Amino acid sequence: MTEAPLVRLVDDDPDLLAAQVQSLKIAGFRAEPFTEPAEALRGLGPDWPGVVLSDVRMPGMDGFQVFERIHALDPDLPVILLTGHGDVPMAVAALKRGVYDFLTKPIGGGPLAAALARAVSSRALVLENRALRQQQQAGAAAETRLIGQSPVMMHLRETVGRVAETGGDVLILGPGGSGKETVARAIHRQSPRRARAFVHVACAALDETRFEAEMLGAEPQGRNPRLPGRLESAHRGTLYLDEIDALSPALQAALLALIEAREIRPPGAAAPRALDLRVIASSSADLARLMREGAFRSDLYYRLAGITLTLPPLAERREDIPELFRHFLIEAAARLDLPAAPVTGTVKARLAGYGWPGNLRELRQFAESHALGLSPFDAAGEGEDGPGLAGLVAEYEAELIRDALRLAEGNATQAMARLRLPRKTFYDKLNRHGIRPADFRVNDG
Ligand SMILES: Nc1ncnc2c1ncn2[C@@H]1O[C@H](COP(=O)(O)OP(=O)(O)OP(=O)(O)O)[C@@H](O)[C@H]1O
Repeated sequence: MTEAPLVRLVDDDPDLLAAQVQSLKIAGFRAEPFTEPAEALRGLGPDWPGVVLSDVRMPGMDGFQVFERIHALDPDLPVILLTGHGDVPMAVAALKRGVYDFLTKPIGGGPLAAALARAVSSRALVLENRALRQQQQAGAAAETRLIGQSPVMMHLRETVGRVAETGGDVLILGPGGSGKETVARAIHRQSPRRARAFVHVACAALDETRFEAEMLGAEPQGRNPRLPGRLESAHRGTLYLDEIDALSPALQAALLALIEAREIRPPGAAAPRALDLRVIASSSADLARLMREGAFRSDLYYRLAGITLTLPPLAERREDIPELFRHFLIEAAARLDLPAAPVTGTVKARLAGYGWPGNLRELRQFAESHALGLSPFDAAGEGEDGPGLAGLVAEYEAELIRDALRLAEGNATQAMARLRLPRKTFYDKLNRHGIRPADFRVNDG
């Protein structure tokens, strides 16, 4: 955010107001002071980007009335009430009505700025969230937006646009979770084939005995009608071959034969049909090396590698991390129908200080746990509120996992057995808490 965050201040005492404006300016806010509550409502609404801090006791309209009026204009616009009379039942009632926060005078500049910063970041997320929903409603394909302003991403977006126009086959290389499928979908979306299917084939899951049936379609079984094959489904569209390096030599040959023929003869059909396909293949292994080592057929490699796009690991475009995290956070909040979670200083430190070996997929998971309030980085050490129940549970869970790894001297299999966790759950939790088994290995050398 380039502009300073905006706070509208409402207080009938002009001296106090002037002092607040001063201290908030120092804390980096733009402050708009109002001594007249009715005037302070002017211009507020669903697009207004700031938050409101209002005194409770004022002649004419009190703070609760100010809140009710604002709430009617936009229930997600944070209103913080300030009172000189610390009255717990009143505060509880106000918070239940939807008042964002309730502070007691006299309040120091630090806690006031912290409370306002929380409200401002919640407001920013609400507005971004709305913008995203509008985009989704407008039909913009959110899942194929290639986010990032790093030079490599800007170049990639431009290449994707050019490649989409041509009909050639494409090979996408990059580590797991770096965005290969997203790029493939973006190419499809921007190509003249966009109205036809994008058919995803997980090569690692292809079964040698059923390969032909899957690609060409299965014969009718009893009363079940014939299932169309993947090639048929992708006719005039895009066939995405995910993890092509996982194909066995026999399947590499079979696949090459099928896509070279550019025709299909569905079982039972009288004559072959011309097949119009664009093939996009992806690999997280170095396919050229596999080819040199004889593990990947050179004819299939050259067939696919006419246009090769290489995606870097996230650690090589760190400048995109904050924007991607915000994008994933908004997406998670919208998907899970949760209020927008503020991005705390500890979370920012985590974003900047961690290596993200699982790339965008890991960052997306981290954003989702943050949206759910499960990340131990959410609120720990933030403000006087402490980490909250979800944060404490997460910290406790992380501690149990560390204990298990310590006892198992870094052996992940033993640790997961001790915790009676399935492998995937165990690794998801390691990712979420940023725990590395290697850190618990005992160095006996
Ligand atoms: N540039 C991007 N902008 C926004 N989201 C992205 C971008 N690239 C990837 N993503 C998101 O990151 C996650 C991982 O991306 P994707 O599945 O495309 O990676 P992949 O390289 O195909 O992974 P794998 O190698 O495991 O198949 C997905 O949720 C995807 O929506």
